Amino acid sequence: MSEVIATYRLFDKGGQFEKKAEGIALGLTIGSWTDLPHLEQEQLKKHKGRVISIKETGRETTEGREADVTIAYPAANFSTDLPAILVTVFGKLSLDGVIRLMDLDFSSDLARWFPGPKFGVQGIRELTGAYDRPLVMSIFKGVIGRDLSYMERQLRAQLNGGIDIIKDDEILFENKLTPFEERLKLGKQVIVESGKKALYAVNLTGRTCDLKEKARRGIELGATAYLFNVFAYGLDVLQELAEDRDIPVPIMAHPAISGAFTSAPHHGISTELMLGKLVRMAGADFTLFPSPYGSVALERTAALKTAEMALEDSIYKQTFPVPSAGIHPGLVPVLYEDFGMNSIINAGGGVHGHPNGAAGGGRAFRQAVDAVVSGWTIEEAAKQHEDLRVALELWGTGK
Ligand SMILES: CSCCC(=O)C(=O)COP(=O)(O)O
Ligand SMILES: [Mg+2]
Repeated sequence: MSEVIATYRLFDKGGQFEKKAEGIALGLTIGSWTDLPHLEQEQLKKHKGRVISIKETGRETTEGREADVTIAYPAANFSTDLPAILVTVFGKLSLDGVIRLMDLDFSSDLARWFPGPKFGVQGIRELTGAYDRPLVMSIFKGVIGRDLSYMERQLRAQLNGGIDIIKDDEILFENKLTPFEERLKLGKQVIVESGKKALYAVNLTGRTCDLKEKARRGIELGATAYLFNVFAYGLDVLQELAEDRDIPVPIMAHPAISGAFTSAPHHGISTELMLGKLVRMAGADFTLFPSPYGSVALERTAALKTAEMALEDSIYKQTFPVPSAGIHPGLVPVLYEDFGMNSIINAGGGVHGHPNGAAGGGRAFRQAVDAVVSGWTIEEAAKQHEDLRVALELWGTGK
């Protein structure tokens, strides 16, 4: 059957889950707060939501007993887009009491409406030439208020340090000192001169109506990837960009703003659904999310599930998980243990704050990555690599 199955976490002091679940299935489809005439109800049967299961978890929370409830919504009720689906399954409901949307399952015909990543993990490995190890990405820091000559020096340093992917910070918007088009041209030139297969993800910003045109112009100027603040714009905007054949570069989804939807434990939408499953369906090649270890830490289970949803078997290519924020070389062993080979080690301060500069920071990360992949400890590796030794001395080992 063509349907979307939503899993909700419900909380109730009296444990009235059945009544609540039926109320949702009816209220979000054919029902109303008041009874409709019987004849109308009969005609509308094929549009009614269907309660599939109600499972109490056995946990008692501050909000009462907890249960996971699944409800199926017929595709006959919505158009073929994520805004319609999200409003159907959690529109008004997200404002109505203590409830969290945990997951969405799409029947296979519906799943095919969505593009998934254009490149995916394998495609990104081909673009960067980096196989058999986690990739290393760095975030430009301290660029606001600085000009292109500063960016150029930093770009060269990061590439010399062995960084695979360089990205703008998500807070770098259109500005006079480092305009979008000039950043792009510079990025392209410096990468070509370096002879490396690196990518530079430029922040695609501005009004929604201008984004596609801007992205296409960027491609003409040599864009190799785009960073996108998807939750400020909406998943459908990401999908528009991902589906555009004239924007043939990977897109990186930044999690800015998503905390407003995902962070409260008993409300909102689960992190793994937003940052794992939905951004993948909408076409993100990379998904950034807070790691469990750095400066903006995400609860470990949620971080692991996010990576799992980004990579699990599906009709879509895999989205590269990028656990981020406050990452330094000493955290590489725990990140590798948790997220494995198909993940990206991403750092801003951990690269640019290295005492040997961004090149030293890049080298320290690459030395840490090479060590863990070869089964060495980073402490052992640091005895042979000065940049790694300095990083561990400054930031510790994360143990
Ligand atoms: C919250 S995940 C995105 C991380 C991010 O945008 C960032 O700038 C991290 O920078 P850091 O210096 O903490 O590596
Ligand atoms: Mg940032």
